[in-house]
Amino acid sequence: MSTVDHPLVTATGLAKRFGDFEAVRGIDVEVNRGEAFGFLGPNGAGKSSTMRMVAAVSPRTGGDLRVFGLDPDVDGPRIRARLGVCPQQDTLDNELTVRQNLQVYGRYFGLSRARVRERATELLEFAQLTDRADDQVEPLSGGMKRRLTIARSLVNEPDLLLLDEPTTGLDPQARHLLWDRLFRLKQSGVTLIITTHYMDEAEQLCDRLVVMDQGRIAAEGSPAELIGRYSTREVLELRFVPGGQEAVLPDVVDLAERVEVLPDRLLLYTEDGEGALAAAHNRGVRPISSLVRRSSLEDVFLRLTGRSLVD
Ligand SMILES: Nc1ncnc2c1ncn2[C@@H]1O[C@H](COP(=O)(O)OP(=O)(O)OP(=O)(O)O)[C@@H](O)[C@H]1O
Repeated sequence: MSTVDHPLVTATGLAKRFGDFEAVRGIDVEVNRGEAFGFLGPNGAGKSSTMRMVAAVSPRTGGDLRVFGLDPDVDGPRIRARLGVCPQQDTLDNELTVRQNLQVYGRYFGLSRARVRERATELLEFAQLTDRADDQVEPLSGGMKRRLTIARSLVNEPDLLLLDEPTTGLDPQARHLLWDRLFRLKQSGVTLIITTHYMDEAEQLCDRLVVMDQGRIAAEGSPAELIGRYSTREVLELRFVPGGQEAVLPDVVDLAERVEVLPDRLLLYTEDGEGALAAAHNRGVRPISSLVRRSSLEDVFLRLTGRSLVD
């Protein structure tokens, strides 16, 4: 007999209303075991509200939701026991040491003292914090605190880890270190759900993602699928003094499949950025600077919503 591997999370028409305001407006999502699934969208898109419903800490106001096949309205404690949650803000206990932060959390989950000690040692190693184990939390860098928060969320060996904007506020090096840890977790079989407004983070980490905007899902797919569906291979960016780009627009509009006009530049969507740049130059177009780059999820978002991801 074959067993069917049901999705870990299934949302159908899922909605969240706060008074008159609809933060999540009927979304359909399936997250499969073993994948890294992303919610990509700007501030206020409804990502955290969705995560809180999945984490069984905020009841839905419409639609249906199943986590591990269970209804969060009915089986919240059973769901929470199998989840790891890494919130947007670090909620570490500054008066405890690094190791104690892990041990206290382990005791909340009812692990024995011996198991807590063992698990803390494993997690310190995973978080690359073994040499800081007996230090207070406060002087740690932002990246270290994030890694500790993630380690803490793994105390109960969850099947599913929810990460709300895991690298917001970190410097590039700390972000890369954290991505590496999350990649290792995924390799070890943990399912990840990640919210982010960083398109590079979504491209790095997510097998599949939904682009969320104003409480709705604008598109769904792998990063490569979304870029293939909604953008061209390359983008030529032509920068001008603010306002200068409008005058140039008629000279370049036929050089690309699509042109976006931003306050200080034109984005020419084309399969051949260098070719378009040469053609623009031949027509006497003289930008302050130019850049040919690959399309990204930022371009997908711009195409879908007419707005930039970052405020
Ligand atoms: N408890 C609440 N009461 C009223 N409005 C809320 C509440 N929580 C969230 N909202 C509103 O719902 C909308 C979506 O918020 P949410 O936090 O889910 O967005 P987000 O995509 O996670 O953005 P962010 O990155 O800022 O967290 C926002 O307009 C927010 O102000």
